[in-house]
Amino acid sequence: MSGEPLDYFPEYDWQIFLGLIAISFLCSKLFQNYMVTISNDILFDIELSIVNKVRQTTYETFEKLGSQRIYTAISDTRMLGRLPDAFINLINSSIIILCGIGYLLWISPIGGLCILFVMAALLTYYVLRNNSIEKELNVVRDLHDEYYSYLKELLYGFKQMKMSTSRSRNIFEKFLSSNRLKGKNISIKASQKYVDNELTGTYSWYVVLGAIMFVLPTFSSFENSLVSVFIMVVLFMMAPVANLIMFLPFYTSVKIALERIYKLESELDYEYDTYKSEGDQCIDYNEITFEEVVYKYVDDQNKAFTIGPLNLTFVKGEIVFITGGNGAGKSTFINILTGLYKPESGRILLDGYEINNSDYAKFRNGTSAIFTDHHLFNENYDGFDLNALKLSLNRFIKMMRLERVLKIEESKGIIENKLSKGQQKRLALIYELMANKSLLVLDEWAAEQDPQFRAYFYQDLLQELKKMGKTVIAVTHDDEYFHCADRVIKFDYGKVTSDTLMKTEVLTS
Ligand SMILES: Nc1ncnc2c1ncn2[C@@H]1O[C@H](COP(=O)(O)OP(=O)(O)OP(=O)(O)O)[C@@H](O)[C@H]1O
Repeated sequence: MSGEPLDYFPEYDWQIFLGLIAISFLCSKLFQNYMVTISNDILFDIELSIVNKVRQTTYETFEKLGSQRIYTAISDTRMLGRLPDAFINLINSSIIILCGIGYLLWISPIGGLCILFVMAALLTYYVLRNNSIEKELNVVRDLHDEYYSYLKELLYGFKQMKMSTSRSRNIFEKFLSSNRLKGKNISIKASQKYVDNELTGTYSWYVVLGAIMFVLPTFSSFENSLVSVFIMVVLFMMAPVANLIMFLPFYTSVKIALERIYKLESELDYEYDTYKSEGDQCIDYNEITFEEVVYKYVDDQNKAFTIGPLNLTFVKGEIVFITGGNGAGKSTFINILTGLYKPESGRILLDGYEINNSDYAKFRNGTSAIFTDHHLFNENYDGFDLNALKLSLNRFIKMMRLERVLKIEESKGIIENKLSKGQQKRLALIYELMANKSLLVLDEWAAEQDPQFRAYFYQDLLQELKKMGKTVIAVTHDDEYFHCADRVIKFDYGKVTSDTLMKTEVLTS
C-alpha cells in the first residue's frame, strides 16, 4: 500500500527497491545480450550452411536450381534471425495468460470458464483464417523467385536493355512491375486479413468486458464484487493476447521460409552426398578414356538432347581440337570431360582406372578449364603467392604478351582484371598455367583474340604448352589452324562424326 513500509526489513525499503531495480536491469541486459547472440548465431549458421551446400553441390544441380532460388533462400534466412525474440515473447505472453486464466478460474470457476471459452473461440478463428492467408503468402514467395530471375535479366543484360527503349520498358512494365503488382495485391489482401484479425480481436475484448460487467453478474454463483477484479485481469491479459495473435503471421512467414530453405537444402543435398570427397588432391594420369559415355538433357517438355555413346582416348601431351556446328554438343562434351557433368551411362577411365563418384573432385582438381563464359575472380582464391611465383608469372605474362598491360597489386596478391575480353581470356590462361595442371581444356578460347595473337596461339603457344607436358583439348571453329593440332574431332548432333589424326608424333611420358 502506498506510504506504508514493507512487511519485511522496513528500515531498508528504499535500498531493497533500488536493489530490485538493479537486479532486474542486470537480468534484462544479460537476457537481451543472450538473445542477440542466439539470433545472430542462427542467422550465421543457416546462411553459411546454405552457401556451403551450394558450393558443394554439382554443377548440374546448380544449373537446374538457378541462382534466383539461392538468393531468395538466403534472404529468407533473415526472417529466422527474429525467431528467438518472437518465441520468448510468445512464452512470456502464454505464461501471463495462463496465470490470468488460472487466477480467474480460482476466484470464480464459472466466470473463468466463460473467459477461457471466449479466448479459445477467438484463437480457433485466428488459426483458421491464418491457414487461408498461408496459401496467399506462398504465392507471394513464388512471385519473389520470379522477381529475382527478372532482376537478374535486367542486371546481366543491362547493355542489351540500354540498346532498346521498348525492351527496357517491357522488361520493367510487363515483367518486373507486373510481378511486383501481383505481389503487392496479394500482400495487401493478406495484411488486410491480419488487420481484420487484430481488430476483431480488440473489439471482441470490448464485448468480453461488457459481458463481464453486464452478463456475469446475472449468474447467481458470480459475486458482484468480482467484476472489477475480472475487468482488471482481462485488461492485463489484453496485451499478451495481442502478442499471441501477432505471432501468427510471423509464425506463418517463418514456416514458409523454413519449408523453402529445407526444400532447397534437400535438392542440394541430393547430389552432395555422392560428391563428398573433397581435398586438394588430384589424380595424375597419362591417358583418359571415354567408354560408351552417354549424357542426356531433358527439358520441361521432356525433349532430350543426347550426346554419345562416346568412345575416345586422349593421351598426355596431345593437342586435340573439337569442332562442329552450333548445338553439336561440344560444350556438353567439355562439361563431361572436365567432370562438371557425370555421364548417365558409360565409363571414364584414367590409365585404365574407372573414376567413381568419390573421385570427381580429385578429377576436377587435376583439370584446368577456360569456358566461353569464363568468370575472372576478383580475389586470389587460388592462394597464389605472386612473389614466390614471380619467375613463372613473368614468363606466362610474356607468353601472353601482356607485359605492358597487366598491373599486379603485390600487397593484395592479385592482378588487376579491368581488361578487354580477349585480355581477360589471356589472364585466365595465365592463372590456369600457374595452377600447373596437366589437362588444359579450352572452349573457344581463341575466338576473342586478334588475328596476330590467334596465329601466335595456334602456331607457337600450343607447341609451347605441349613441350610443358600439357594435354590441350580445345573447342575451335578456326579451320585454317586445324593443321596445328595432333587430332581434330568433329561432333554433329551429339555424335563423333570424324576423328582425324593430323600429326603422328604424340608425346607420352
Ligand atoms: N543446360 C541445358 N539444358 C538442356 N539442354 C541443353 C543445355 N545446354 C545445352 N543444351 C542443348 O544441348 C545441345 C548441345 O549444346 P552445346 O552447348 O553442347 O552445343 P555446342 O556444340 O557447344 O554449340 P555452340 O557451338 O553453339 O556453343 C543443344 O541442342 C542445346 O539445346
